[in-house]
Amino acid sequence: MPGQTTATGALHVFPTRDELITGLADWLLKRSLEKKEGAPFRIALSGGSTPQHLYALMASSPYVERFPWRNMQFFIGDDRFVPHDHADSNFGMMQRLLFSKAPIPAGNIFPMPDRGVAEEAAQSYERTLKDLYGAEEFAPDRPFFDVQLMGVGTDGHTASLFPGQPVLHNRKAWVATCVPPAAPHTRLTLTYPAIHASQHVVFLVEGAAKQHIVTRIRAQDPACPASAVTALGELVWFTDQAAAPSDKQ
Ligand SMILES: O=C1O[C@H](COP(=O)(O)O)[C@@H](O)[C@H](O)[C@H]1O
Repeated sequence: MPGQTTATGALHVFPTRDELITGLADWLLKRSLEKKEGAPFRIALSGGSTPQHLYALMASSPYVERFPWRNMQFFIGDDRFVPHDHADSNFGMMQRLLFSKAPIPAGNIFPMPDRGVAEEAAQSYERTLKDLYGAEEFAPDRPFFDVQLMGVGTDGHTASLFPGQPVLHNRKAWVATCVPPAAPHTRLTLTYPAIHASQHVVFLVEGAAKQHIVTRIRAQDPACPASAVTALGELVWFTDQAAAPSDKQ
């Protein structure tokens, strides 16, 4: 698509996990401070285990004093459809590590609904996004998110876009449900159209167990849902040395 960057984006490799997380925190800080005053800096956070160190770092000194929290709006890229105080809730994890620690105004945090019927919860979150965006359709030159933070699973999923699932073909909804074939809980997830409405997409990946899948995604393997992710502006990868793609595959 014209004006979009595909999953083979710039790659930043760091020797260790600590350097990786610090490198990404610095990159995010820079992006957030670049935003012109008055315009909210919107970021969609990813769940799972990998970004937890990032959220803890952002909420600690010196980052906690430097981020323009009042100007930042936080969204959830995907979540398990469980109560927020459930151990598997992505929002619960973010609340514990970041939202409860940094001076973020409560109105700047947009959790996915966690009760009722999953499809209705997805529609409700989509309504929230549309009301903030001020339109029913994304304009090709107007991103919703400044940054979309993404992880990847060893099966090539990203957000809760799992291989072979109907949500991969949903090009209309902004938020949808997905029942992963081999992972717990029904999920709510941003769809491709919503993810693509991002100025920057950032993949954060660490560990040797992910090296193979990173290599496949960057080679645009169509079996990996993450391969189809694009950004309106820049798509960038942050990995540690262990997860860095191999040129031998
Ligand atoms: O299920 C999920 O998995 C991916 C990857 O998680 P990780 O634990 O391997 O880091 C994550 O990006 C996604 O948000 C989460 O819901």
